[in-house]
Amino acid sequence: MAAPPPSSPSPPPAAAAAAATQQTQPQPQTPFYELVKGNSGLEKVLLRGTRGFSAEVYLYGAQVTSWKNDHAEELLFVSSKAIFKPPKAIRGGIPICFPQFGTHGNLEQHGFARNRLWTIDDNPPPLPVNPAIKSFVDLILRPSDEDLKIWPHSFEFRLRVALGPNGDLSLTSRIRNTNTDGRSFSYTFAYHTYFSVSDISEVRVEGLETMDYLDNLKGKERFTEQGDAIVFESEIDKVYLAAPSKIAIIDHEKKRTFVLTKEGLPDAVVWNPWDKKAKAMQDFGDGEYKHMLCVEPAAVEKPITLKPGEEWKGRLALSAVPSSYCSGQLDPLKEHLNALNI
Ligand SMILES: O=P(O)(O)OC[C@H]1O[C@H](O)[C@H](O)[C@@H](O)[C@@H]1O
Repeated sequence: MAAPPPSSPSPPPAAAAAAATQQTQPQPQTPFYELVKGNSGLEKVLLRGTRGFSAEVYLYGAQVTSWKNDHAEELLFVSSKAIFKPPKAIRGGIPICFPQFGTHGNLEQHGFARNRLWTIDDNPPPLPVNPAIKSFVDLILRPSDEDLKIWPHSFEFRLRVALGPNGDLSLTSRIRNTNTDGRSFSYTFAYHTYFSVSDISEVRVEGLETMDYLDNLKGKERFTEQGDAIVFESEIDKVYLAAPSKIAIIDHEKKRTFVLTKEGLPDAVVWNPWDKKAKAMQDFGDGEYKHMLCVEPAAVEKPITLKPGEEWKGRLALSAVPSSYCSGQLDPLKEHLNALNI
């Protein structure tokens, strides 16, 4: 498909046809995206916003692998050693952990959604959206016969990835139990977000102080965090429980703050492998731990249970703002976020 100019993106043919018939109908919005070949020939969706904002989503894993601001700076971390070859999950961006987070169950680590091929859903059920959002894509995953052998539940997992007018990125997951045998199912979940940071030792996370957490490095034992913002000087792998809906990641060197807003996801995982684990990972550069931090909105401690016909929604919204807006104070930030309408 020909690349449209950034200021006037073209809808794909199916969406263009739909647009023609929708002129008199208020719903749904026409999604604007472009489908191109990415690494190893895997297909990816390009989202282009105003002023050069952009994002990319691989159909493999429905994984966001790029989110750029209006200076074309990459805001997410993807390893230079990432392997774009199924069944390996892509190291970086925003992998989706479903139906299991980590080792909290009998499935492979982080479940299978991140290493399945998703498809574009051109006709998703309506989802209320900010009318200013012009660039988004809907993806869907249904279990294959093979998946049903390892996790015997029928489901529809719809993911909308949207790029807002101010460059904010949102991911909305809708998971529906489509079992026809009357059975409920339970799952754990995470948006395993890898942020790009200038230097991990200059980064501080606000919003998780005084929270209880399970420490994955200490057999998932429960502890309570101190009163100070989280800083990093060694490996960390913690699941913060009942974390607030807004968390700020402050990168002093870049003078940039990422604001993460979560809905439907009570927990937040914080992970950095540090030097030893970095070296042990085949798809991660030895020194790359210095330039990334995972803060992952999640539902880990209490699995989500859906009865047949029930749907769950879990949303993540990300924005990157100059640090002067919010360093040390999450409340004024709220006003700024309201202004951004996220
Ligand atoms: O290597 P992966 O399967 O992608 O997992 C990477 C990391 O993900 C999460 O943050 C977990 O809490 C960690 O224990 C795990 O090491």
